[in-house]
Amino acid sequence: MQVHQEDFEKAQSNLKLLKNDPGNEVKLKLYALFKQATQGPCNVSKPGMLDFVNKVKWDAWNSLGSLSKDDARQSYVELVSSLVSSESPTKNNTEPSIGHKMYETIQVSCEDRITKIFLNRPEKKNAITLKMYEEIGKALEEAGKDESVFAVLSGVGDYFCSGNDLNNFTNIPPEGKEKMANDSADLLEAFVSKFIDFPKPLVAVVNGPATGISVTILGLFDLVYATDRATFHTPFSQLGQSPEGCSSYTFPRMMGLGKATEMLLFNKKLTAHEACNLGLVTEVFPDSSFQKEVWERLKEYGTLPKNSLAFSKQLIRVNEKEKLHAVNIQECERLKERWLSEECMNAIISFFQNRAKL
Ligand SMILES: CCC/C=C/C(=O)SCCNC(=O)CCNC(=O)[C@H](O)C(C)(C)COP(=O)([O-])OP(=O)([O-])OC[C@H]1O[C@@H](n2cnc3c(N)ncnc32)[C@H](O)[C@@H]1OP(=O)([O-])[O-]
Repeated sequence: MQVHQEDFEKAQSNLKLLKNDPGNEVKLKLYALFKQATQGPCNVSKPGMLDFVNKVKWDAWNSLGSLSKDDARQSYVELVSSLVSSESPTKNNTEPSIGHKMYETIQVSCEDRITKIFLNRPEKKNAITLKMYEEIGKALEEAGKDESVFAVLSGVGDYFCSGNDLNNFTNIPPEGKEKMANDSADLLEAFVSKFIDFPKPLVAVVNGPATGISVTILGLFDLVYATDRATFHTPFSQLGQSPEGCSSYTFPRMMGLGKATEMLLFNKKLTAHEACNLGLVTEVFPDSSFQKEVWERLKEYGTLPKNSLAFSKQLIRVNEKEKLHAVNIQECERLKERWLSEECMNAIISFFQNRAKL
């Protein structure tokens, strides 16, 4: 998309109308994009070590390398427009921010320097369809690169998530069950990898009960805040399946072998307080004040320096990454076999038969 000179000038005047200070990091980015858009790549000599302010500005400009004037102008206009729209009183929180597409099955918005990803199938308790796996993965990829300081995953409605949509296993393609199992394993592996590789802090706001994969991936989050109404259930054996989301590795490490076994093999459902005592949940809040307390706290966290948070998270996680990817592959291989098993097929048929009787 070509950005015209008048759009660029309009963005400069809009910037002067901002009521809130966008912070030094954004201001530096705006400075660098403006210089690049008007003068091209940085062509002045680097200021001395002690000339701190000019050195930081020079670094920001120089970091844009050979970005073309047109592209810099476009990025400048987009950045200003995202700042203006974040101050607009009519802004709809569910509107996608700059850099985020519209999604069908999730809501993505960026506010208070936080990218918020909401599962949006409340009528099905936010069960995750194939499309949803793809959209969540895409939203995480975008959130990793956007202006936000961290990302939050939560659910619309009274459930956090009821896990994998069991219909995912009933739509058998003409090529047969093997093809379905292979495709599902590839999709799952790619989905879980997005959580393993997410470069910024990742926060789960568990607004209600959580089942299956929405529980297992919590071991890959940096903070898990839950309402006291939430429960945590991984009924894999009941479904003839096996754990995923790296939980076969993260859960025993987090809660000890016995407690992980009760959950992952014997379907033990935990209350929010039990999950907190076992380290799966960071903090539990009363349901009546959950949304208010959690979002106020997160808004505060959103004011912290973005890079410091990202680097610290990466330091904490880096030594685990390779192991987690290996576990992810192993778990998906096992599930590929499970999905073709009689145990799994019978469990899914009986879930839908029981529903049909209601
Ligand atoms: C890929 C990785 C491997 C797998 C990992 C996993 O996640 S394994 C874990 C897999 N997950 C499970 O085993 C959980 C299966 N689900 C349940 O056990 C119960 O639905 C509940 C306890 C979540 C909620 O009970 P409740 O009495 O409060 O509410 P309700 O039952 O009336 O539900 C409302 C509507 O939502 C529908 N729906 C809900 N969940 C799913 C789903 N996952 N799928 C499809 N549909 C689902 C339900 O059919 C109903 O639709 P209807 O009839 O109105 O058209």
